[in-house]
Amino acid sequence: MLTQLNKEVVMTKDSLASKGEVGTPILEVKSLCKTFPLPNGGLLEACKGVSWSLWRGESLGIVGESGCGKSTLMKMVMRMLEPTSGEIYLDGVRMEKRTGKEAREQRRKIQMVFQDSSQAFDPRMTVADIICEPLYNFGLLKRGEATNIAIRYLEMVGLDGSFANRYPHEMSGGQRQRVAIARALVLEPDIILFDEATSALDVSVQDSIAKLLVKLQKEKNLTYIFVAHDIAFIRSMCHRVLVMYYGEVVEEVAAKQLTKAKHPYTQKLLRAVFEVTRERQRIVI
Ligand SMILES: Nc1ncnc2c1ncn2[C@@H]1O[C@H](COP(=O)(O)OP(=O)(O)OP(=O)(O)O)[C@@H](O)[C@H]1O
Repeated sequence: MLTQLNKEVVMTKDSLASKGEVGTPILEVKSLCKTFPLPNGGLLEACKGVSWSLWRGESLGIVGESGCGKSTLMKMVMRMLEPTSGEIYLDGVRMEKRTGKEAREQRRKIQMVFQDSSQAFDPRMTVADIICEPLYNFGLLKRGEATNIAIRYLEMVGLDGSFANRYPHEMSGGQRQRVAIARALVLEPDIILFDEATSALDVSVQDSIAKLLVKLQKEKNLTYIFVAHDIAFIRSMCHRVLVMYYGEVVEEVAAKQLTKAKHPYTQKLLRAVFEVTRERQRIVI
């Protein structure tokens, strides 16, 4: 099933390439560094001069062991963390230079879906208000006008419109994650970052959300970044994969070529996946 998704994703890339739309990066990160002060007075280098580019309609995977700097990188792209040095360009314009209306527009263009979205939801808010909250925050909608818009986005993510009146605790983890995707979509972004967004879900739910994301990407020409520990998921969803190790990008490889990756750390990462797979197979037998 995952292999099938991969084919669909690659087709999207190929069709974009044939239209000549892969020339200018939608997002570009140049020599990005982030250091955090340590209690002993030293500095922790969470990102050490990371550079990469991402094109419209593309899906980029970022993998690496815990603590290698993936979330720090994502937070800098989201402007939730200030880089220590380096530059981030959105549509060819330096993000840090945008102010006022342009900065707001920039915030609208990049949205993020986290692993446990239910923690970010206010338990007293209905699903309609949760989905439309970004519109309230941007002054694009008045409270009380949410239902029709929420229903449209609920249906877009494969949920019945009646979910609009529910509360977060009245939904399953998979349904909550679909609501989180609807909430990310409501501002009509260009780029969506997924930080372990499907890791906590059952494999079959993960698979249906993966299909939904591929469908939405095709329909809306969305650009995705996936941060995940699950290499099989990354391989099926992405065009390219960046492998991070101790704050650095040690390898960049086409997702289809991931098994041929050369860096010793990437090979170790892949071996670990195959060992887990073999272990699972043994249990099944
Ligand atoms: N606000 C912070 N203050 C100090 N150190 C931080 C801060 N945020 C992250 N770090 C440190 O920076 C390094 C990179 O953390 P980061 O969360 O980016 O890793 P990660 O690759 O996303 O890990 P995981 O896969 O476990 O989420 C870690 O050593 C972490 O402890």
